Amino acid sequence: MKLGVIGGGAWGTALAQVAARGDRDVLLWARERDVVTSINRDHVNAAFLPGIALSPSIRATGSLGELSGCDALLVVAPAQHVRAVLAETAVGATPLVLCAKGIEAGTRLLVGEVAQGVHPRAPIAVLSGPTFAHEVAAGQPTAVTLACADAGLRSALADRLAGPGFRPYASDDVVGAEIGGAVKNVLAIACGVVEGAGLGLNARAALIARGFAEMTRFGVARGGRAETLGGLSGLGDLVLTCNSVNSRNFSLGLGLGRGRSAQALLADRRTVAEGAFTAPVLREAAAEAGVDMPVCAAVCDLLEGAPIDAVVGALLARPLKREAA
Ligand SMILES: NC(=O)C1=CN([C@@H]2O[C@H](COP(=O)(O)OP(=O)(O)OC[C@H]3O[C@@H](n4cnc5c(N)ncnc54)[C@H](O)[C@@H]3O)[C@@H](O)[C@H]2O)C=CC1
Ligand SMILES: O=C(CO)COP(=O)(O)O
Repeated sequence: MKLGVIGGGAWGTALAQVAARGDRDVLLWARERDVVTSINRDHVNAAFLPGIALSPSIRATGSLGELSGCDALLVVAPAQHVRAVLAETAVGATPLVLCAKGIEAGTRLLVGEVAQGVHPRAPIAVLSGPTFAHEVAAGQPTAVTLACADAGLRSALADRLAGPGFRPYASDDVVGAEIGGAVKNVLAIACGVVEGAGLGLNARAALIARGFAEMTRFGVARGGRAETLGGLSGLGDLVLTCNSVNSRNFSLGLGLGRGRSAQALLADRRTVAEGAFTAPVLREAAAEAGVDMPVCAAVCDLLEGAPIDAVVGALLARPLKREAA
């Protein structure tokens, strides 16, 4: 199975490295000319994944048309750009493996739903989990959820990607796998705020547990399964990104917690903090589904500039309730 990768950021490059193990050819589309040159000439992605020696069997291209010879495509553009990039790609019935974590603004669609709308004949899979790109690219042990409704395709993709340091777990819950990754980014911002504002480790643990309850409520309301949310793509990724400054979302929150504005923090960054884009659309989607998500709503307020003391005070002053509700 020849794999193509759409997106030459940190995660697309790390996944290309996984797919290239054993000197197998991988074609990676990158939007930036400097990234294409850097990968083809020096076998590094100096812009988005510095310090990692890439397999020479990864070839980069700036032309989406070249991907037409691939047997499956890993889609690793940021969530808000997936529609535009896929619209320019001839896909037909080639399987698409969605690897971005987010919800599309405006439509409130999950990335897999966007892809299905653009290419109705393409089978859809989702790859998600606790996966810092640098660690994956360096071959450090990592496990992911690989979700696909078609058991044959799921197992072919798992066999193609699995290796000593990369272990996919099979699931047929595509929606559940996507929602975990999208929601955890918003919760990671909240945990960064707690760290930046010095609110303590108890508060962070409370946010992880109550945030997980929100993620599960929303995921189940959207048709996912609670057990998927409790797996690698949900709880696993939540634990990772809520506890590390290596997370772009956590570090965005850290800056907010230290009193900087979201606008200033997001300006000029070349890397993506998906939670900043997901938070407002998640607030809308939760309201539409009739799901209470107070922590995620609080992150929206903070991104919009509300003072931390007021936001935290309002969260804690809500009426007391049963934990399981
Ligand atoms: N970095 C990581 O460790 C992981 C990232 N992800 C997800 O992968 C997705 C991609 O993130 P990264 O590879 O980390 O990106 P990145 O932050 O390393 O790089 C930014 C990417 O955005 C692309 N981009 C910017 N403007 C664009 C536009 N107008 N159209 C198309 N592409 C555009 C750039 O070409 C580049 O590939 C995100 O949804 C992220 O949540 C998932 C797992 C791990
Ligand atoms: O999704 C990720 C790890 O699983 C990467 O998290 P950040 O986008 O917050 O860096």
